[in-house]
Amino acid sequence: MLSSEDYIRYQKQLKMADWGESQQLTLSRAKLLVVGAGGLASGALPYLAAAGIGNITIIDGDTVDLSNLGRQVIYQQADLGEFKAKKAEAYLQALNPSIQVQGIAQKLTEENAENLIQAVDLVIDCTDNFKTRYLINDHCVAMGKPFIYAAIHTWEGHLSVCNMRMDSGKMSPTYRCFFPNEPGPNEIPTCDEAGVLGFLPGILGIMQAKEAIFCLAGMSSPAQGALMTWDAQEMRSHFFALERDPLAEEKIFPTTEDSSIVRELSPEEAFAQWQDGQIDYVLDVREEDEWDFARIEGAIHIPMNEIPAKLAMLPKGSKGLVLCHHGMRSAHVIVYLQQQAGFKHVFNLAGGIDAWSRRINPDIPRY
Ligand SMILES: Nc1ncnc2c1ncn2[C@@H]1O[C@H](COP(=O)(O)OP(=O)(O)OP(=O)(O)O)[C@@H](O)[C@H]1O
Repeated sequence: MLSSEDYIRYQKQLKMADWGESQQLTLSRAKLLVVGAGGLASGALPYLAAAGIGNITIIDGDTVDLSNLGRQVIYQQADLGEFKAKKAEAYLQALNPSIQVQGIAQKLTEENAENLIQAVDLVIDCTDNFKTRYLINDHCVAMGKPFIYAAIHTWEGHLSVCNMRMDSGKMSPTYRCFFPNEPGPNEIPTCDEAGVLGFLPGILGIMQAKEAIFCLAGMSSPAQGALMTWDAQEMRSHFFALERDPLAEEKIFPTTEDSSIVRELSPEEAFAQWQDGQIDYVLDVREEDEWDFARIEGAIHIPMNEIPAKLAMLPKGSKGLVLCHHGMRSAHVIVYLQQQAGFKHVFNLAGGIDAWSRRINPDIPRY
């Protein structure tokens, strides 16, 4: 239920014909991860907080620099040298004390991405580099989370709502559907080299906030299923509709005999093959406390970092299924087993124990 203060705080949006208490409650229950707290986020964050998104996590390891203030307008001169994530947290919490905001003064990395992304409903990519965009894309695709991509270059902005189940029932394209390969080091100049006027990331950031609110409230938008470009000089937008690449998931976990490649089984395939005796062992590589909390009966448990020392526990010639919480750590273990230890018949459980619990055995607690 909305509090009496919320009715006053959100009264203007509650008056909208297409918006009501149920949409407002949906926003208040939503959890968002905003990656990067620079120019795009300076546009997006205030509107997300003001609209009443209930839980916002901001991750950025950078500190406020004088050269940021021309476009990162949620910071002030007095904030120079302070962590952006912490300053953004304080700004949003002051703007709307009825929501929860956490600032994490770190970069999003391979190590922390899985847990952070799993904990939220939606991710907003406000970063400025390809490596992080592919990192966000790959984790969101692996975990089935939608994310809002945006980027700017001189006078043009890009935006798309990626990996979202659309009204048509189809999944919207991923970042890899638009940009299959990472550009070379000097192929695309950065903002540092090409320059930028501060309003452009601000406008695109506000559009990201709008798309996030639409996505969470289940409202459709032309940016779902298309790449939008917006030209600041012409004041024009174009939408490039694109079907999702059917190999979107396989680009992350392709299926070949190459030892660097991870082959996956869906929970349904894995369950059927295990029942039929086609899978000889199930290896769970999560940590001790995760195993204590939830486990698949009959699995062997070896935490990821103990695998090299305990290889003898695994029957090398047999077919094995490897799992973790969502399928990322187990994918790394499989690459290790194939490349360093000569295993040939190891498969990853897609979506990990979380997907198993949702689709095969709901008695297994989720976390
Ligand atoms: N892996 C990552 N995890 C979290 N934040 C990131 C990551 N990669 C980039 N960022 C953040 O995204 C933000 C992008 O902001 P923006 O494009 O406005 O440029 P900037 O990096 O702040 O400034 P400048 O280009 O002048 O150095 C930065 O604050 C940066 O620290």
